[in-house]
Amino acid sequence: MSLLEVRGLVVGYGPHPVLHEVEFDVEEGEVCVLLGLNGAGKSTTVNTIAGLLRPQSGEVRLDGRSLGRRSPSARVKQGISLCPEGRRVFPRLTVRQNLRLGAWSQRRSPRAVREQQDLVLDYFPRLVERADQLAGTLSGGEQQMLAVGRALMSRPRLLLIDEASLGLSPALATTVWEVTSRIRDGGTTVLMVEQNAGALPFADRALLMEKGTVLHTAVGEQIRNVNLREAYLGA
Ligand SMILES: Nc1ncnc2c1ncn2[C@@H]1O[C@H](COP(=O)(O)OP(=O)(O)OP(=O)(O)O)[C@@H](O)[C@H]1O
Repeated sequence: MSLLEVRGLVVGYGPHPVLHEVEFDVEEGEVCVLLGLNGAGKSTTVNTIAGLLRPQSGEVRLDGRSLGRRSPSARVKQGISLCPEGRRVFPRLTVRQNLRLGAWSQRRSPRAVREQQDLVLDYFPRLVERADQLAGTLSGGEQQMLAVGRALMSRPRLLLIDEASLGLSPALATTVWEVTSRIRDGGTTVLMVEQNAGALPFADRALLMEKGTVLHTAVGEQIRNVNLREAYLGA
């Protein structure tokens, strides 16, 4: 059984769906990249998995159990955490305070929160020097690291990252993608949305999305296969 099963998702913002029977699986212990052009439906997909949008039909299962109509906060408690598009850090709070807010679901175990914060700061050493700085004064890349770090503070089993590379230099985008491998090795499965095919070398599974459906899936060595890249660039 896969950690995440997405089945027949039909989602829209009005009467007309923008996702048409989206189906895919993500296995535990993978970094999965959901690749597609602007408007393909990637954000809609991860926002639905996080419970921010309700599907017209279809379902999302975690460990084989349907999440039904569970709220976003209930999903966080079940182990799904979203790092949203646009980072959305709290600019007038410090780095440390932003991280603490990400741990709201863990507040009964302060020790676990401290340990998780140490882990996050280990993933993103740049944030250590900035721990007491206001998040609004960080560079774009640092804010992106903070946004991923904050999402990790709930100790998720599945981390959803929406377009981490947007607006970052190639070097910084690579830094963020590289960290996903460490996050995976630390026991958190990662599903990241990307428009940038540069993320593919970091993926164990790649899903190509176009016009509200998943057109291709590639696993392991297949990802290095030129056809996927061509299918994407030619899309
Ligand atoms: N809040 C909204 N209201 C109405 N339509 C929306 C809304 N958000 C997205 N859409 C539409 O849904 C479709 C899929 O958008 P979505 O944001 O999921 O795509 P995406 O692949 O994530 O692209 P992007 O990189 O732009 O985020 C697009 O046609 C978009 O215009």
